[in-house]
Amino acid sequence: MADTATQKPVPVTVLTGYLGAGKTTLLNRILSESHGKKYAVIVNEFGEIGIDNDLIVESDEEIYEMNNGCVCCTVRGDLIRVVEGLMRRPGRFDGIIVETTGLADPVPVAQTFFMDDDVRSKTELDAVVALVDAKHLPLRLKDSREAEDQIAFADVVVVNKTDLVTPAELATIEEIVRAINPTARIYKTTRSGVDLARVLDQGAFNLERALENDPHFLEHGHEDHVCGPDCDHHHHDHDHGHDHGHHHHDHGHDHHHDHGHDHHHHAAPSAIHDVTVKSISLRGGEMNPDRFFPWIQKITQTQGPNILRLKGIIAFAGDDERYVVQGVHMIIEGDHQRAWKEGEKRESRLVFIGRDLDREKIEQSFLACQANG
Ligand SMILES: Nc1nc2c(ncn2[C@@H]2O[C@H](COP(=O)(O)OP(=O)(O)OP(=O)(O)O)[C@@H](O)[C@H]2O)c(=O)[nH]1
Repeated sequence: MADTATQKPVPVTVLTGYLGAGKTTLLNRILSESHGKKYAVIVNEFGEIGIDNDLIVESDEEIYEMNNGCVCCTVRGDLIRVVEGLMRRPGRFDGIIVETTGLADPVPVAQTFFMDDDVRSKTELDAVVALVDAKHLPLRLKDSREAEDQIAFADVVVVNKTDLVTPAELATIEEIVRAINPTARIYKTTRSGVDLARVLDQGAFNLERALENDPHFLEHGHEDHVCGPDCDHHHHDHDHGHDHGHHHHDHGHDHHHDHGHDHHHHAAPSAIHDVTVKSISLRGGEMNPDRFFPWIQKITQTQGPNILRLKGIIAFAGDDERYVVQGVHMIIEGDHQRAWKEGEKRESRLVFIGRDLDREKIEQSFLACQANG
C-alpha cells in the first residue's frame, strides 16, 4: 500500500481568465491530448444551469463540478473537501486542474491550497494560468477589475484569440499584460493552442511573489476580496471584521503599473464590486432553426455590448445531434457537438451572462423560437 506520508505532493494547476477567454478550450486540450498523465478536474461555474460541464470533452478523467457560488468563499469548503477526497486515493492522479469561473478572483482559490493543513501537505500549487481574450482585453480592463487581477496573479498568461486582432493590436495587448504582470511567462495562441509542457508541471507558483503582493496571503480567514455576482458571500456572517459594503479589495494587488489605463483599483465601491453582471438561464423545448438563428443573430447584434458571455446546447427539431452555440459580445459561433443519447432529454438550454439584460424579453423571444411555439 502506498505510504501517503512519502507521496510526492500532487501538482495543482489553476485555470483563470475572464468569461469566454478560452479556459474550457485549454482544458479540453489537456483532456484530449495524449500525454500519458491523468488529471482530476474541478470546475466551478457561474449560472444556474450547468452548461460548462456539457462543453467539456468526454474523457476518462473524473470531473467534479461545483455549481452556483464562487470558489472564492462559499465553495471553498467544497474545494477542500473535493481535494481531500482525491488525496485519499494516492497515485490515481498525476495532477489536479481547477477551472474557475470567469468572474472569480483567483487569489482565494490559490489560498485554499495553503490554508488547510491536510490539503497543504499533499498538494502543491503548481501554476496559476490566466487565459486572456486578445480581442476583448481592452474592454475588460475598463469594466472589470477581476480581469486585471487574474492577469496580475498569474504565473503563466496565455494571450488567446490572436486570430481576432491585428499584429499591432496584439503587440499592444502584450505590452499591457507585461505592464500588469512583469514576471509572468506569456504565450500567444489561437484556440488556446499553447504547448501543454508550458502550462502543466511548471513549478511556477511563486509564494514569495504572492506574499509580496499580499503580505496576508497565508492568513486564514483572509477573505477580503470581491466575489462573483452569484456569490452569496454577503449573506454570510463572516467575522473577519471588515465592511462588505465597501469591498475595498485590498488583497494586495498593489502592482504599480502605469500602462495608462483607466484603472479602478480603489475607486468608488460601486465601480469595484461588479454586481451589475447577472446571468439569465433559459430552458425550452426543441427549436426551429429558421427562427432560432435569426433570433440569436439579432440579439447578439443589438445586445452584444452587454453580453459578456452566452452559451447553450440547442435541440433542433429533426436534428439527431446536439448543437452548441457560444458567444462573447458580438462574436458568436456554433457547431454540432454529438448525437443525442438514448433517453437524454431533448431540451434547449441557453445561458446569458451580462449587464442590463431584459430577462423577460429575452426569455419570451427565446421561447418563441420553439418548433411547436
Ligand atoms: N476566434 C477564436 N475563438 C476562440 C479562440 N479560443 C476559443 N474561442 C472560442 O471562444 C469561446 C469561448 O471559449 P471557452 O474556451 O469556452 O472560454 P472559457 O474561458 O472557458 O469561457 P467561460 O467558461 O464562459 O468563462 C468559444 O466559442 C470558443 O470556441 C480563439 O483563439 N479564436
